[in-house]
Amino acid sequence: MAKRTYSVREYQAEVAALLPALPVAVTPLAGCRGLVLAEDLVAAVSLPPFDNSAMDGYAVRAADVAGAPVALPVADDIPAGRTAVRPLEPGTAHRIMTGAPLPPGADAVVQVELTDGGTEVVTVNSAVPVGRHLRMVGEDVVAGTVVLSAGTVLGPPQLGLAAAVGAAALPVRRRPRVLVLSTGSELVEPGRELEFGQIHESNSVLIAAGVEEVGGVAEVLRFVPDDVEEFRSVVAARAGTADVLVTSGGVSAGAYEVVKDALTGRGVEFVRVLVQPGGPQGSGLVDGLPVVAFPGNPVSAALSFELFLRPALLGALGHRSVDRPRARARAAAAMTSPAGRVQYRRGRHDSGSVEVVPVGGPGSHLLASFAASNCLIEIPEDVTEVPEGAEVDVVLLD
Ligand SMILES: Nc1nc2c(c(=O)[nH]1)N[C@H]1C(S)=C(S)[C@@H](COP(=O)(O)OP(=O)(O)OC[C@H]3O[C@@H](n4cnc5c(N)ncnc54)[C@H](O)[C@@H]3O)O[C@H]1N2
Ligand code: MOO
Repeated sequence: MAKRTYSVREYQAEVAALLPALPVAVTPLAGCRGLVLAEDLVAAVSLPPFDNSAMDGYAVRAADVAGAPVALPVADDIPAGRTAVRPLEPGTAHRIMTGAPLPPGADAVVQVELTDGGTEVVTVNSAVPVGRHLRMVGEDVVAGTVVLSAGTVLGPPQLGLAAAVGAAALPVRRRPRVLVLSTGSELVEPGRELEFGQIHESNSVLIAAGVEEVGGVAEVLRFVPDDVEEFRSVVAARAGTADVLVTSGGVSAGAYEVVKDALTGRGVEFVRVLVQPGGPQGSGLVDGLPVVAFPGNPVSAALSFELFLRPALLGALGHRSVDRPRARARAAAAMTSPAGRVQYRRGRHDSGSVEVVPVGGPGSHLLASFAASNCLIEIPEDVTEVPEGAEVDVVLLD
């Protein structure tokens, strides 16, 4: 039977459908970075929670220092952290530190640099207006209001804010567990010496890094040899431990295609996507475990992750936007592309530049070219020649 063919969009939808939304779990803040908030966060407290000083200095009534220089008795000393403060009597000052609660009756703070720094009696050398160096309750956040809405991606500022309003943990879609499995008897762990005919295994490193970058947890199972029975037993043993299994290699037309041989007829369909690199693909459910099978060539595997698994993982994590930003730019060199397939060439595009420079050729083994790139140049299926200077679509990778 002829292989089913898919456009890139169609196959993206196919892989995304394999990965349903991940369950929501209330997770300590330290584990939330990069994840998506599943429910609105309502502030339990205002920010600031009380009127306080923005400077080290003296809490005063502005009217008492209007005729500066003036000397005022220092009636109290208020460090940050004081939980009760005495009211400020007219004609006196309280020494106060940054963040300490403002005593009732004070309406300004004179920073210490504008005084003689006295501890019994202070001489204030400059008049200040009402409100100087005060931070008022609720200026930033009013208790009971939504500070982070559902769908927000939790970066450092959002996590800091959650902590500031008193949340110790947040409801987020939990991280997907991704099993990354490389096949191929020629593969040797990096760090070990190669014999003739062997290569260092790199796809699992690249895919696992991509998984972690979007918030997943990758577990790498390397060097499953080209042995169908052994491959099946590894999949069966790990089926309950992951949200998705991603393999690379062993999907094309060769005599020893272990992934294809092991999974055909067991829930995985091997298809052709009209894209280059990354044409041969497989996906499906094996005993309830979503499996995506990428081609083994390093750039093919990388692009398969970029085009198919990355957006599916982001979608399952609850991200509203799963697509990379794009730009239009002029090709700095001519390129050719196969008819009937979208080609992704690797390139460099600097922000502000009108040009994109192709890096390396179209070959799916050219990993160094990919590593030297910061974008993909998308050449549509009906375009076979891109002349120098032609406008092209660019997918920005960083
Ligand atoms: N007769 C045909 N041959 C090929 C076709 C085809 O349609 N007809 N398609 C080509 C295309 S396109 C691709 S892409 C590859 C896909 O091959 P496989 O998925 O079966 O991958 P392998 O044969 O196992 O490996 C391909 C290549 O990549 C290297 N490799 C594999 N795994 C890793 C890894 N984990 N780390 C680093 N490098 C890896 C492997 O050594 C091979 O050089 O098939 C074409 N052939
Ligand atoms: O599709 Mo293969 O991925 O062109 O090299």
